[in-house]
Order: sequence, then C-alpha cells, then structure tokens
Amino acid sequence: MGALGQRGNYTTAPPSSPSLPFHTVERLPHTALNRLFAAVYTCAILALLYRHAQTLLHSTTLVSFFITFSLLVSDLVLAFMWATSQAFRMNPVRREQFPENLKRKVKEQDFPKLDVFICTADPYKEPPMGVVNTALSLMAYDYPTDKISVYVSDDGGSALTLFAFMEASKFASYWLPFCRENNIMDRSPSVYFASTGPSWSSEAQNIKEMYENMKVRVENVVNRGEVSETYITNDQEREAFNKWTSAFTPRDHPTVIQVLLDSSKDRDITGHFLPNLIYVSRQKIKTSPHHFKAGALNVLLRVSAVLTNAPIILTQDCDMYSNDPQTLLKVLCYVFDPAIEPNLGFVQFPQKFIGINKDDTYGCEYKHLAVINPMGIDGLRGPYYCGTGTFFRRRALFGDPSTCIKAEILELNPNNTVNKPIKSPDVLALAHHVASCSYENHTEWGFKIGFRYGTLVEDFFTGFRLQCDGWRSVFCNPERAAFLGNAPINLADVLNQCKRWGVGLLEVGFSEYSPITIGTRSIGLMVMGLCYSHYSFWPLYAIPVTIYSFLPQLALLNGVSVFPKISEPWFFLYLFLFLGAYGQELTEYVLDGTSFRRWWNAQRMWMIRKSSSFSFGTVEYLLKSIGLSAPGFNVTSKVVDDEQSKRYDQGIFEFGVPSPLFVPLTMAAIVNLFSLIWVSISVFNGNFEEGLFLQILLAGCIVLNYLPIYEAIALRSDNGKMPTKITIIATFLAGALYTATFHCFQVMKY
Ligand SMILES: O=c1ccn([C@@H]2O[C@H](COP(=O)(O)OP(=O)(O)O[C@H]3O[C@H](CO)[C@@H](O)[C@H](O)[C@H]3O)[C@@H](O)[C@H]2O)c(=O)[nH]1
Ligand SMILES: [Mn+2]
Repeated sequence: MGALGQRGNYTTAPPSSPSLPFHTVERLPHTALNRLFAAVYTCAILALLYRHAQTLLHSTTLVSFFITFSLLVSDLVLAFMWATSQAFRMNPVRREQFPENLKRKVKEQDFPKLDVFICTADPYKEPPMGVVNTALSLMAYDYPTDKISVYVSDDGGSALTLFAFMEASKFASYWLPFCRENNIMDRSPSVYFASTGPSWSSEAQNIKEMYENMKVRVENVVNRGEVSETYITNDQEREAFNKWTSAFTPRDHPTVIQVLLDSSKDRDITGHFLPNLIYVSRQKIKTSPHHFKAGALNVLLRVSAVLTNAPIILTQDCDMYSNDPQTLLKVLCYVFDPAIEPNLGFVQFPQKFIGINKDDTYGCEYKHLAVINPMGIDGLRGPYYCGTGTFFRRRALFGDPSTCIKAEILELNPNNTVNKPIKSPDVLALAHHVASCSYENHTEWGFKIGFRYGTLVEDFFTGFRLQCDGWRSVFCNPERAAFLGNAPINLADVLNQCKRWGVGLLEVGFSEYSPITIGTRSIGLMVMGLCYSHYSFWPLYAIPVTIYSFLPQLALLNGVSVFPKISEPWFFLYLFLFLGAYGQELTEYVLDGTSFRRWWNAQRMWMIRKSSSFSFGTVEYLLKSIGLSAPGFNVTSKVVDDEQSKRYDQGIFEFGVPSPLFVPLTMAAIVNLFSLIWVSISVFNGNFEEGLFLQILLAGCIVLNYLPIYEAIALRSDNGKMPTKITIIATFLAGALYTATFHCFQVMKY
C-alpha cells in the first residue's frame, strides 16, 4: 500500500511523482484534543451510569423505579450514540487535489469515459426545467465531450420530462460551445443567467433569449399537463410521444428509451461533437416491486452498460447541478494514482445547498452529516455514499476488488467494450430488455451486484456494503462546491424527509447486514463499523429526546425531583455532560467558520427532528417489521412557493399543513411551558426547591428552543401558522398525559 495505506501526520504525494502530487492528505490539527476530551467524557458517562445503577437499586416505590429506569435507558442510548460518534473524531483528514499536475502527466486521450446518472421521479415535485439545468451543467464539464454520456432516469414516466429533454438537447448545441469558449464557471444556465449583470455580449444575450424561450415552452407543457401537437417538430418526436397511450401511468407502463443526442453523430454549432444524452423510463408494473431509487440506478447501470459502459459513473439527484466544470479532473487525481486506485470504490463530494437562508432556519446544511463526519471517516476507510455527487468505479458495483461477479449476460460486465453505435437496433433492443421489470428476477441485482435493496437509504447501505467488500472511498471537499442543490424550505418537508431516512436507517441497523455485527467484522476495522453503527441507529435518539422532553417536566409539575440538587457533587457531573456535548459541537461549528445563530438553529432542529421525525420513523419501521405498513420513498418537493419562500427568507417557521409530525412537538412545547409557568409561580411564592433546579433549567432550554412554536400557535395569522387542528389535538394529548402521570406521582411524593 502506498501513501494512503498508512495513516500518519503527513502531507504526501502519490509515490509516482513526489514533486508534483495529484493530491495530498493531512490530519486535522485538533485530533489530539478530541482524543483527550473523549477520554475525560467517557469517565463522566461511566460515573453517570454508576449513579443510575445506585439509584435504581435503592428505589423504594414503583414510580421512582420507573423514573430512574427511563432515565437510565435514555442515557444508555445517548452514551451509545456518543461513543459511536467518537469514531468520527479519532482521525479526521483533509484532502486537496491538483488537477493541473494531472494534466501535465496524463494525456487527454487517456482520460476514461464517464456515464452520468440523473434520477428524477415526479415532474410536479421536481420541475423538468430543474432537471434539465442539472443535465446541461454536467454535459458542459471541462472534458472531452465524446467521453461523456448523460442518462436521465425518469421514474415519473412523464412525457413532460421527455419533452423538456428534447428541448434541452437542441439548446445544448448552443450552450456547450458558449460555456467552453467563454470559460463560464456556472454551467447551469438558470444560475448563469440569474447571476451575471447586464453587461452581456450579444452572443450571451441571444443564448439567454433561447433559454428563456425554451423555459416558456417547457413550463407551458408542464402547466397544461400534456405535450400539444404544436410543440412536436418531427416524426421521430411524434413516434416517441405515441408511447404515452391512455393505459400509460407512472406506476404501469412499458420501458421508454430515447437517445436524444449521439456523440458519434450530433455536433454543436461550432462543429464539436456533443455528449450522449439518453432518456430512460424503466418499465413499471403495479404488482412488481421497483425498489425506488436503487431500482432506478440499477436499470441505468445496465442500460448504460449496453450503450456505453464507461468505467466511471456519477450518480446525481435531479436538483444537484454542477457548480464547477473541473470536478471530474479532481476525481481523476485519485483514479490515476496507482497507490490508491486498486481498491478505490468511489469518490464522494459533499452535498451543499443553495437557497438556504442566512441563519439556516431548518438546519438543512447538515454540517456534521455532510462535511465534518465524512472528513472524520475519511481518515479510516473513506466516507459513506451520500446518493449524489458520487463518482463510482463501475467495477466496484460488481463484487469485491479481487473477484468480479459476472453478470448474467456478457454485455453487462464492467470490462466489456461496446463497439456498436448506440442507436443500432440490436443495442437498443437489448437496452429495453435489461430495463424491464422482470429482468432482475432470480439474479443477484440489488443483493450482490449494483445498488443494494432493502432500505429507503439505498445510498448509505450501498456504500456500507461496498466498504465491507473491501472497497475504500475518498472524500473530496474543494473550496468551490462541486455541486449545489435544493434543501426543503418548510418544516413538514424537512421532517418528512428525515422520517424517511429514519425508517431507512433502522432497516439497515436491524438487517442481517447490521453494521454492529457484520460491519465490525468484515470491515476488519472496529472503528469504521462504529461510524456506520452511529447512523444506522441514529433514529433511536427519539427515545432519550422524547423522555427528556416530557418526564422531568411532568415530574416538575408534580414537585418531584429527578436530578441531583445544586449542593450535590453529581450536579456538576450533569452540568459537565451537558455543556461538554454542546460545547464540542459549537466548537466544531465555529472552527468551520459558521455563525453562532446557525449553530443554535441546527441544535434546535436536532431536537425537533429527533422528537418528531425519528419517533414517527421508528414507529413506521416497527409497523413495517410486523407487516402492517409499507413505507415508500416520498420524494422531497423541489418546487418553491413564493409566499413560503418569503417567510423562509425572514426566518419564520412554516407549519401550515396539519401534519401529524407536528403533534409531538406541540405537545412538548405545551408541557414544558406549563411546567415552567407552574414552577415560576411557586418560586414567586417563595417555594424554591434546589432539587428542581436542573429540571427548571431543562424546561427553560426547551421553551427557548420552541419559541417559534408558541408564536405559530398564538401570535400568527399567516398561512404558515400552526393549524388549529394540531393545537387542539396536542393540547388534548398533553392534558391526558398530565392527568395520567398526576396519579402516578401522587403515590411517590417524598
Ligand atoms: O422512486 C424513486 C424515488 C426517488 N428517486 C430520486 O431520488 C433522488 C433523491 O430523492 P429526494 O426526494 O431528493 O430525497 P432526499 O432525501 O433529498 O435525498 C437524499 O437521501 C436519499 C435517500 O437516502 C438519497 O438517495 C439521495 O441521494 C439524498 O440526496 C431524486 O433525484 C429522486 O428523483 C427516484 O429516482 N426514484
Ligand atoms: Mn433531495
């Protein structure tokens, strides 16, 4: 093993060229501090657990036993989550790439081909113009165009999306040379035309007009819901749209594959070849499972194998456009490094978002999930797969580095060379065949080959399985974001997305490939398995967060103390544990150059997600396990509503829809507020009990976090306020909870 095989505090080049490295890696400076802090904090956690055990043994009543037991369970979950999260902090690294050195050493004709996979699933939640912009930005990479093929998977089976791409294929012949000749950085036309000032050349002005016209046509078609005759310009197009018969529905339809651009024939206006552009909508039959995005990706994996079979694959969500045309060259810095190449499975870029407001109201930046923790795990065997912004070696999806699993037919194998034109009838016939519903029956697809099935987080699971197979990955986080995408801008969307992740992660955590068993064994590295365990059991945070949101406050309302008194030494232990965990996260945010407010919002959303999305996610997972429900992949909307977007920009929380996900939050808000009011009254009357201090502090913190909820219940009249229905249900449930616990607490007043 070469440079990346050893782990040390070094900055090094690939062994091939010590003076002109393709890439470097260095350990982050605060690693030693992390380790020291982890040691101290571990002692504190052990002390806490010891105290719980003591209290449990000496509890005199059933109710006090129950309280201690609940707190013990909560703290055990928190301790587990804390311990596993430390794995990310043991050896974080930062990498840098030098494409200029690569270009000096490797000839352009030796660059590998690239197949880009873009997934879309619903033309109304994912507007076709957005998908088109993503595709154009990737087609316009700084790379030999005849080496790029862009595949669009349309799980929405929509003629509207196909129409948008027919338009895009025409626009591309103007846009690509324009970007190349003017060295444009923003290669998503919508971003470029929105950002630059009025000083455009007449050429730019012309192209802008073309773009606007295309946009009008596509949006007209989408608004009407059909492609009218006037928009169809030739027989070929008509023939394509004829596939949308009256029996054609998104859940039940034949395969549609349209080669919109052929890199061996189609040229742009300057005479350069254009990249391949292929529209694929796989066959769907109502009775046959389609495995959501993983299923879509596997179809693309096969269709692309038949058509182009590039050794490098980029998987991309439809909203994640390219923000840097040099990205692929940065990937090649690893692909062409002999020291890392044999086991390199994928290169992951972080998910970054545009349109997040100043203080990131919904904590959608996911700093730990998207950047800090991937850097942490990169110092072990590489980051987890995030679903988008990922360059795979095709070979990695076919078994471990030493043995390549053979696919059923020769044409699908990663080492097969395609030597027929992509439009030849037998190639297209085979492509249709491998895109059919029944193709995967009795094969290894989704289990040993390709993207893995069995969970709603196919990305996390697939990356994990590849790493178990012995592949390593690399985290690439350049200064200028490689890709940018949309983040949801209303609370219901944020919580629903997170609920889906919750279900999916538990599906991994409790599967036969659970990272806690298989992972730690087959990855060989204990620490790596801990990282994966952390996220697989992430939704279990719902347990402690729910208990801490209700139990101490209900006890407070009954005058019962559950935490140590100020005068006890244990008091300081609690303070240390609390401030330590918060302080460490805050420090990580600050070191990363993030404002205090952003951190505050992130921690608030942490609490909200855990008590709402993860509780619902856990329940849905349980219902699914006993066969009572079948949670699906509910696609996150990428449509921006003007009124909502205005409130979002002002940082106002958006409730609006009566989502059940708001109920636990509203209940917690009510219980905490009442306990705080109740205790304030008694303190005002001169009855301060020091044993209740920590409970008051906790309730105070939660009330402070939930201020937007009170506001949404009582002070707002806009469409984003808390629906009255939710307030009534939550008040009723909170009242019932209080009454039930009141009777229990009466038994144990001491
Ligand atoms: O049946 C489906 C459902 C979804 N998608 C596509 O999957 C992508 C991600 O869907 P989105 O609704 O945006 O989900 P997010 O929760 O935002 O996605 C994150 O989480 C997913 C599940 O872990 C990953 O697949 C994504 O890459 C990751 O960005 C989109 O391009 C969809 O079009 C499909 O192709 N088919
Ligand atoms: Mn998304």
